[in-house]
Amino acid sequence: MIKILFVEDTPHDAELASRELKRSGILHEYQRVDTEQNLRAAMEQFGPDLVLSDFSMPHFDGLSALKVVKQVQPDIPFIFVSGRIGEEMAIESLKLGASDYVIKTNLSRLASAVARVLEHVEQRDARRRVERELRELNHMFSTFMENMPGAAFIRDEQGRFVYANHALDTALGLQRGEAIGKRLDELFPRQIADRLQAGDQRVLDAGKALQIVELVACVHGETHWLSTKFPLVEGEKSVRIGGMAIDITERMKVEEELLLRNRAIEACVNPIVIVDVQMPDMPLIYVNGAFESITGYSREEAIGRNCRFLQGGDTEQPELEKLRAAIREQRPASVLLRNYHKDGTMFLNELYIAPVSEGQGGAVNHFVGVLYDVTQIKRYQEDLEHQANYDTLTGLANRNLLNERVQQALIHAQRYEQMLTIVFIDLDNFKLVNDSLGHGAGDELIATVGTRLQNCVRAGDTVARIGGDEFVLLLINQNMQSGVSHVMQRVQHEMIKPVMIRGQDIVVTCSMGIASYPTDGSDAESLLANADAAMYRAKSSGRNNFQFYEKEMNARTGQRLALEHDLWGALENDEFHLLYQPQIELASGRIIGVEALIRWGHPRRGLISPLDFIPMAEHNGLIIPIGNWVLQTACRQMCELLASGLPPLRVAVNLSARQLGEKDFISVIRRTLDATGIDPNCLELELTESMVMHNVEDIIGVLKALNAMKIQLSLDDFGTGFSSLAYLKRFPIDRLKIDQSFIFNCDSDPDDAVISQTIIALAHNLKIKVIAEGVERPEHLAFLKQNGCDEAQGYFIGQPLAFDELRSMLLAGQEA
Ligand SMILES: Nc1nc2c(ncn2[C@@H]2O[C@@H]3COP(=O)(O)O[C@H]4[C@@H](O)[C@H](n5cnc6c(=O)[nH]c(N)nc65)O[C@@H]4COP(=O)(O)O[C@H]3[C@H]2O)c(=O)[nH]1
Repeated sequence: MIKILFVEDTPHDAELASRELKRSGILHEYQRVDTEQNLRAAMEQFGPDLVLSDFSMPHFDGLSALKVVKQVQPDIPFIFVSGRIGEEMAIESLKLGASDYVIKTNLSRLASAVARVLEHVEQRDARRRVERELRELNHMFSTFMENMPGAAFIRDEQGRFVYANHALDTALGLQRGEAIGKRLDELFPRQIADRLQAGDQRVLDAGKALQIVELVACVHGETHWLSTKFPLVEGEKSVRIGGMAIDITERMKVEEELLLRNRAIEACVNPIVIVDVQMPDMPLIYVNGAFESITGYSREEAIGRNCRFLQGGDTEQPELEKLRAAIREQRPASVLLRNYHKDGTMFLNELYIAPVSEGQGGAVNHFVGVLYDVTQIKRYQEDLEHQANYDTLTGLANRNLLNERVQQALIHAQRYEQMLTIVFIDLDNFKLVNDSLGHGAGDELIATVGTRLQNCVRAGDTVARIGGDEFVLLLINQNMQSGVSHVMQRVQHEMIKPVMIRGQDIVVTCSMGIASYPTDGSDAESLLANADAAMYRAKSSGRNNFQFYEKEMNARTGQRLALEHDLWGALENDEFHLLYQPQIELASGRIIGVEALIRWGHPRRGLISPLDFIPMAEHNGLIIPIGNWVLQTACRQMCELLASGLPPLRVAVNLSARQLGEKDFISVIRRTLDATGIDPNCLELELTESMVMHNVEDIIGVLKALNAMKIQLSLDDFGTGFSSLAYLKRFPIDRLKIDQSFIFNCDSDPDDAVISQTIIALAHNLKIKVIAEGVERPEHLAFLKQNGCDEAQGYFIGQPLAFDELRSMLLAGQEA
């Protein structure tokens, strides 16, 4: 239904026209006005689609109406329906915008005129609508293109820009629109232009859209762009290239960084894992190469599983709870776990974990873990700890650990009122083994001794090595002295078993001192010191024995230290002298020799027995110069006897183990012989069993050299040690000396008698002479004579005499 406004003064005419239109099927409603004022009002209120106007009216006219309508709403079709008007008027009205002219008297044309006008209006409106829509679309499109962050462009076949959006101009640093009409080579360096042009060509050749990463020279230097280019087809031919490109330089940088980080994680020597803590059972979602090589599990085997497979069946680990708590509380942690390689071997894993959240303050969705195989480090630490507490050579406790154990044992002993015993053990003549066989052999010996000691004590006891050849036993729960004695005997028994070192049987003995809590001390320091004092006592009373601590030993220790101090000056101060004890041939009763016995005339303490200072001198090394002095003095004085007109007399000189072990011992002897001029046959060197049984092969060499020099050799204290008869045969010994302990009761104790008899028979069998010492009574003499002993010495035969006394006695004997 259209709205028609009649500008007509005659209602009847308006009605006629309306009917005519209705008859022709043009549905409408109408209003009629006949003044300008009403026309304006109706234009506004009624809003007609068409105005039909009379030309001349009493109060208004058609041309004025046309002007008003065109002024108010220029698009509304305006048709004159009037009586005849002149041709000029008609042209004028069409010029002013009238759409048609229908004569009232021929209203049959009105319907077609209105229809044509309306059709025209409709077409015009449709065109306008399309134009408007196109305009809007264009606006929208250009707004879109101008505001998009990426560069958009259209180029022709020559690479000339037909369209370039704002982003493109900005990126290239151009004025708005400056790119239009320019070729690529006018905007870019040749190389880049060629590359872009080649890209365009690829798209044209392909005839479809392509994505290309291109390098573009922008205001900020060369940047990477991801271009989507497509051919724009005109007719059959692709003549233009459309494209959109975004700057991906930053993205590429980020990608490169990510790639670098990824490569770094892959190249890391430590296993790195990532766990998804939001998935059920928190599976591994990443493991690096080091994880594979260290654990032996491949990625495929590891990913998707919970890390606990690395613990194998070893799931009761205290640190695991720490790990779980850290994951629960979403915080970093480090734990030490026992993990297992695929082959089942264990490794210690120092694991560091840290939560990874989604952005700052976001939820924790992953944990990253770095594994450190610290097995070696821990082992090294343990070794260090072990070294701090254990002796490397023997594996026994060292002084540190001993002190700790003694402290603990003391606390326990105090609380439960128990006894605790410290045994200080020092090997006899260890230095000799060390010096003659070398440190390697010494070490082997010490290690064996360590093992043997360990076998002598109970599980709760401690065996410690606290110095070169010094050991300490800490015996707990030994509540009787007899029990301790029992252990000591066991130790002695174990010790004397020969040790085979470098093909040689070596026999060691030891001296032991015992101090017990609570009787001999209440703290570790005093117990150790007292055990040491007791050990020293054991040593000086003949070695190879043990001694319980007695209170006066401390005083003796003090004296000993003072004495040792004085001993250093004794030689220089000429405080030593020799006594000579005669030795007789039993068959004839003739004095055939003397034994040189050293004495120390101490300026304050008087005469000191060699038993009190020789062990000390052996300990501190003074025995070497002292021993040399004895040798020289004895030889010199024997020559003096000769000079006094007496016949040559054999002198027996006691040797200490350390002297024999000296590398230049043979040359010392040779020099002494040369310096004094004594006949080597008149010099006898007294050795003890324990001296020669250490390091047998070397000793045999030394003895043979002495033998070749015609020096006499005798074996002292025979029967008290552990001599191997097999060796005795190999020693070039001239004389065996029966120890005085057997002589003392030889006339009353059948055992001692048998021993003495056996020694005599044995020696004679080996063509070795026998001398008995300690002959104190006539019964001794009778026994020895009866049993065929060759020689003897002792208080009954003759006391040790000063040199002058000896000379006088010998001279007197000569005269008699
Ligand atoms: N009960 C008893 N004893 C008798 C009798 N006749 C002698 N004696 C003592 O017995 C010891 C014998 O010397 P030894 O067994 O070699 O034992 C010696 C020897 O091993 C060592 N000694 C002495 N002089 C030297 C020396 O110049 N160098 C070295 N390295 N040791 C020496 O000191 C030890 C003790 O020497 P001395 O005190 O002089 O004691 C001497 C001597 O005085 C007797 O009838 N009955």
